[in-house]
Amino acid sequence: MPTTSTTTSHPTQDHRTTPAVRLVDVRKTYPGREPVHALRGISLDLRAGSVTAVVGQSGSGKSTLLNCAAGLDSPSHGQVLVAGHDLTTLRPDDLTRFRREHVGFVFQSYNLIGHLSAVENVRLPLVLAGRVPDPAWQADLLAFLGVAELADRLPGELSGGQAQRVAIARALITRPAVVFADEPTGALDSRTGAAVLQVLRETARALAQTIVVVTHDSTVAAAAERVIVLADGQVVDELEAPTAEQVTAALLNRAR
Ligand SMILES: Nc1ncnc2c1ncn2[C@@H]1O[C@H](COP(=O)(O)OP(=O)(O)OP(=O)(O)O)[C@@H](O)[C@H]1O
Repeated sequence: MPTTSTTTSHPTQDHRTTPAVRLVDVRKTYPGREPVHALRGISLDLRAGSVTAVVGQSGSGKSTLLNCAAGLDSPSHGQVLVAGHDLTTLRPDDLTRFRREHVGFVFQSYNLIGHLSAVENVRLPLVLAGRVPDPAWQADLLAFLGVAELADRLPGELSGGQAQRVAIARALITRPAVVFADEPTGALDSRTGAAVLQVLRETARALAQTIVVVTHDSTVAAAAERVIVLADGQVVDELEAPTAEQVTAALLNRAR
């Protein structure tokens, strides 16, 4: 199990009271001949160390919400605070630096670099930030995620589940305040997807990591402790530790 004792520079003033992520009346309108109101005033607090799933029908605003919360896109209105820092006031360069140091990403398509080995992919965020990998942390992380033996393989030599576990290690190597995962199990069969999600949950517990997962899969969502249901750019339901059936029922309820 990875240790969490080495130096870190989380900007959190007090992680017990500052939510890992706070959204205040976040709205996002995509301009155009017919503007799209993708987010219509979302306010949320995500507790540090929590695992939250965001579900909703296609087009309900899940990816837009994740992109705004992660500082990949800027809202048209409202505030986004990550570990106490207001991303909406940061200049682009500072935002890029903040993201690099304090936010981790896991995508459906893994986004591993094909000509780099698994371990080189994992180290990449540190290299880009000009930081030196901590060998003990790196070894712990690879072992925890069950990919230590695969460290020298190229991404093309990994199964989907292995590639996603490498991508999770890459998201965690910088010890980010929050990890955002957009359909992380979408490219996997349901058994492998469930195993990857289990890894994310265990990671959250072991590292007191805050994780936000966007998914359309009720089984995946049910592995989170809290499920936020979006419809038409608004939060329409919130479920605490639901079963997959309860998530499906909430989604169907909103589809009517
Ligand atoms: N770059 C963009 N320009 C214009 N409209 C956009 C853009 N990105 C998303 N939208 C629109 O915003 C709304 C929300 O899209 P979003 O991708 O956030 O939904 P989603 O819930 O993630 O959908 P899915 O499950 O299909 O991925 C949709 O109506 C979509 O068409």
